[in-house]
Amino acid sequence: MDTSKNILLKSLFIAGTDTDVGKTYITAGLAVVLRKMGVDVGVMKPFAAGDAQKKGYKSEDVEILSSAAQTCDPENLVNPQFFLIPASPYTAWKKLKIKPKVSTVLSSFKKLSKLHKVILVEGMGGIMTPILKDYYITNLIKEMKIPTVIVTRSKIGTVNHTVMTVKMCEKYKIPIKGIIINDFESGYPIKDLTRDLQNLTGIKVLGSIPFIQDMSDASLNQIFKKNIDLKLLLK
Ligand SMILES: Nc1ncnc2c1ncn2[C@@H]1O[C@H](COP(=O)(O)OP(=O)(O)OP(=O)(O)O)[C@@H](O)[C@H]1O
Ligand SMILES: C[C@H](N)[C@H](N)CCCCCC(=O)O
Ligand SMILES: [Mg+2]
Repeated sequence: MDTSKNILLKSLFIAGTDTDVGKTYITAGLAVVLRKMGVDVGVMKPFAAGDAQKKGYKSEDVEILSSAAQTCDPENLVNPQFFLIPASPYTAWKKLKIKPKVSTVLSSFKKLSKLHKVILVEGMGGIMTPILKDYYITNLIKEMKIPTVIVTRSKIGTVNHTVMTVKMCEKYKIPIKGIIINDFESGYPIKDLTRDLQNLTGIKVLGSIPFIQDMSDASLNQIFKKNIDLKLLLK
């Protein structure tokens, strides 16, 4: 059933409290559930880093996101820049002497936004991952003029990371749609963590995602439909 017409959301930045918190997994799940609702969804990973895949997209994240969205947009749009060391764009620039191309990222985002109704943009590391001197993921989100969702872990220590991330979003005046708890490793009871994060930050927890055994369409669709408040996310 196509419920896409009543979706007001244009694009969404999926930020995280850190690297490896599950931004890719959460973005993939959101892409699947949107697509199944009849939404023409595109994906983007502006900057990626690490070991390049031998086949297909250089970035494994982009591979996962594109297959979840079932898009085959050109790599130069989906992932304008890939650094061959696992580091922030700023550190990669200093080490590899390859300057991060922010204007190319922004123009690629504009082009992708013409190809799809909703673009899910995955961040890189946490929101204060540096891209240039005094230019962070926060600055990129601002320039993209889109709201963000914050992906956080459930393991002990997550309250500090989440509160800091929210406070930085507020400092940069970035609208926050909500927090998604990625409960893939043991930590706080979700009920307690949801209560405390909402009380401490004033930001809604949109749901929590359990350990995902099976990344198939059917599995991701079922898990995200069941666990995420999509009405809140898409309004
Ligand atoms: N819900 C989940 N279920 C099962 N495994 C998960 C889940 N979320 C994350 N993982 C595991 O954690 C790893 C890191 O997750 P993911 O790649 O999504 O992090 P990330 O925040 O996108 O990292 P990066 O900053 O590098 O993009 C995954 O490769 C996977 O092994
Ligand atoms: C390579 C890694 N998986 C991420 N894509 C990049 C993480 C950048 C982290 C920057 C920092 O140290 O805070
Ligand atoms: Mg990722």
